[in-house]
Amino acid sequence: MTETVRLTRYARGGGCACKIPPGELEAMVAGLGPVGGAAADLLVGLDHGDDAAVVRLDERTGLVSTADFFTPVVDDAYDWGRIAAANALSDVYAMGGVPLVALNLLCWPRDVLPLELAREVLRGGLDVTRQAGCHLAGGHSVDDDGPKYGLAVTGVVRPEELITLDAGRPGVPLSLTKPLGVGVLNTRHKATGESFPAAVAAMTTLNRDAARAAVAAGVRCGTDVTGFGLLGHASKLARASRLTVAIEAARVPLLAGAREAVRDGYVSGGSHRNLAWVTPWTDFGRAGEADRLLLADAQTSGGLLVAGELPGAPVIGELLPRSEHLVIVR
Ligand SMILES: Nc1ncnc2c1ncn2[C@@H]1O[C@H](COP(=O)(O)OP(=O)(O)OP(=O)(O)O)[C@@H](O)[C@H]1O
Ligand SMILES: [Mg+2]
Repeated sequence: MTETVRLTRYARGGGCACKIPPGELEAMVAGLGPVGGAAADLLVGLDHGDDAAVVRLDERTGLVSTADFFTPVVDDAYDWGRIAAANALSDVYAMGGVPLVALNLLCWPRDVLPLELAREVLRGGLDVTRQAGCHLAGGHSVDDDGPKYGLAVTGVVRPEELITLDAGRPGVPLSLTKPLGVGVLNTRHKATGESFPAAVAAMTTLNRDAARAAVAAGVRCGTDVTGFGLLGHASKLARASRLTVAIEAARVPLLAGAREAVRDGYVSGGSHRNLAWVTPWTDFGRAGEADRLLLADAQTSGGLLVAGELPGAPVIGELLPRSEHLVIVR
């Protein structure tokens, strides 16, 4: 029975494209935190919408805390579990940290879908968490209308190695560690059932090695590219660092088939919303509609966007002094 279930049928929005859009999220949480504790101990809070919260434990240690869960992006339960776990762990890596312990967050329509399938999802999550060298030590499970899965993750970071959105400096190149296009390929997969193994491989790849390389290269500014797309996350980085981000569209790596998927109309609502959100402050130059949609494509478990150069990762742009536009596409 489990083989015939197409999990993406149970997803209203796929993966990180199911997130509340960036503008609405920011309006919703504005002024709501952080609460309590000694202000000096909170190294990273809600100010810029960073990837995780960081609290100083002592001179040498910051505690990194984050949670992420979403609807199925692929039909295969085990793959979805792996993707959701890699995506949740990514926010710790994006801060320059190392994950220590994770908890499963599971919503499951137990009257509609068999629990054996939920077990496959959890098995995928466990395998990736193990690969990360992180404990998976519990969780929380809720009977819900639609399946959702992810992790709450706690990690550690050396305060002097923290990677944040607001630490950018002008003149520094920007690198991206995974190709774009998983949003449109997942949308195509959901509509047609076609498989895209390269997209699954990208989404299940941990950002652990990218984060290690970034820390080794002395990177202090960066984030992971997820539901708000490259342009959305670049906008947040530019705004927090009070700079302008320039992106060389031709240098941005794409997964095979991504361009065709856009051409054939497999663009999620989330990606259209991302594009609408960044348009007021973006100079698109000569970039046409397809390029714009790809640059705004909502990623799930995307790569790291870092201010600096990393071995094997293409340079896709640079940080400039703040000019009229927050983002420039060249
Ligand atoms: N309900 C909420 N209450 C308070 N803060 C929130 C809430 N939802 C999101 N945030 C904060 O908004 C910011 C952006 O969140 P978002 O989930 O987009 O990024 P993220 O944690 O990097 O996730 P991902 O990289 O998986 O997309 C984060 O700092 C997050 O902590
Ligand atoms: Mg993130």
